[in-house]
Amino acid sequence: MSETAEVLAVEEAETSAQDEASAENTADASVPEASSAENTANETLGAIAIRGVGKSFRSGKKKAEFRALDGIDLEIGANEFVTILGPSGCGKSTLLRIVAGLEEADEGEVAVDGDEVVGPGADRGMVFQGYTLFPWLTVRQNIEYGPKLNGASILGRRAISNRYLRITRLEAFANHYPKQLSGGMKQRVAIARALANGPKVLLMDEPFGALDAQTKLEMQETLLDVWEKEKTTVLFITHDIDEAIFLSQRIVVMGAGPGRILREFPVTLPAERTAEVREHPEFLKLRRELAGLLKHKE
Ligand SMILES: Nc1ncnc2c1ncn2[C@@H]1O[C@H](COP(=O)(O)OP(=O)(O)OP(=O)(O)O)[C@@H](O)[C@H]1O
Repeated sequence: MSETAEVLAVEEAETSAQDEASAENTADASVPEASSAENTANETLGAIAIRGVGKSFRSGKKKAEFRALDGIDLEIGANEFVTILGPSGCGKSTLLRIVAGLEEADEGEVAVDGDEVVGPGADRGMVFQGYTLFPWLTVRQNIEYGPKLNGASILGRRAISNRYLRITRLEAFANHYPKQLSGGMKQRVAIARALANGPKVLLMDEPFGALDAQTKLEMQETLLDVWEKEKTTVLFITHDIDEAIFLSQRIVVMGAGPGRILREFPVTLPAERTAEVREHPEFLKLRRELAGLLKHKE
């Protein structure tokens, strides 16, 4: 899908640049924020069921078959924050892309709240490592882009962007263009843009992988704040053990050859994840266990 959708997105953005400019000028900046109930997932929504998912790729001159995923079973509850951790090439991104509907499984099925995933949908928002913002749109216009495509009125869009600019602490940058932003800020916009469509599920593929250490920590705290406010289910991919422990309620470790689930770890740290949590005995114990498991898999 993504190519077609991207082309459509580009065309739409280009033809509507003038609309956007007039919206920018005419909309009242004091428009109230959209309420959480209007624009975000319901607290009881966003359960993901992954059952018996398998995927093979054929590549090279001989079109040799490569088994990327095998027998993946994973149930994720509504509002749960689950992280997938695993060595490079174990199929994490492939699994996420299948949940997103960007890739088709060869076997098995994925459902969100009982509805089988057959392609991309507004119920699932995605944030990738690479910055995927429209460079010709301002921060506010990037955030309002999805709601605009979905027919939201100027005032409705403005209410949505106000809410997500505030939640992601970008209010002062509403009229900036992506090239004027740091990497962390760009990822804030990407998160705000994904949330503006009111997804039940946020799918995040190493979103902070390219950020410096300090910005990464700040973004982790922002994400937990957003998750707390929005009550979306989050399925997050990372290579970073500390990031996985800090963010998650549950960590799923995958192994390669073929890609499969090795073990799951509940994270029983306090719900409020402050910086001190990183020194908690449970955090250190889990880090040792995960490092030990992954050491033999890298
Ligand atoms: N379209 C494709 N065609 C052929 N092989 C592919 C394709 N997509 C993924 N693969 C292979 O499937 C395996 C899993 O890839 P995937 O990107 O899902 O792994 P990953 O765990 O996300 O890795 P990383 O952590 O390095 O991003 C890899 O060996 C990759 O080369």
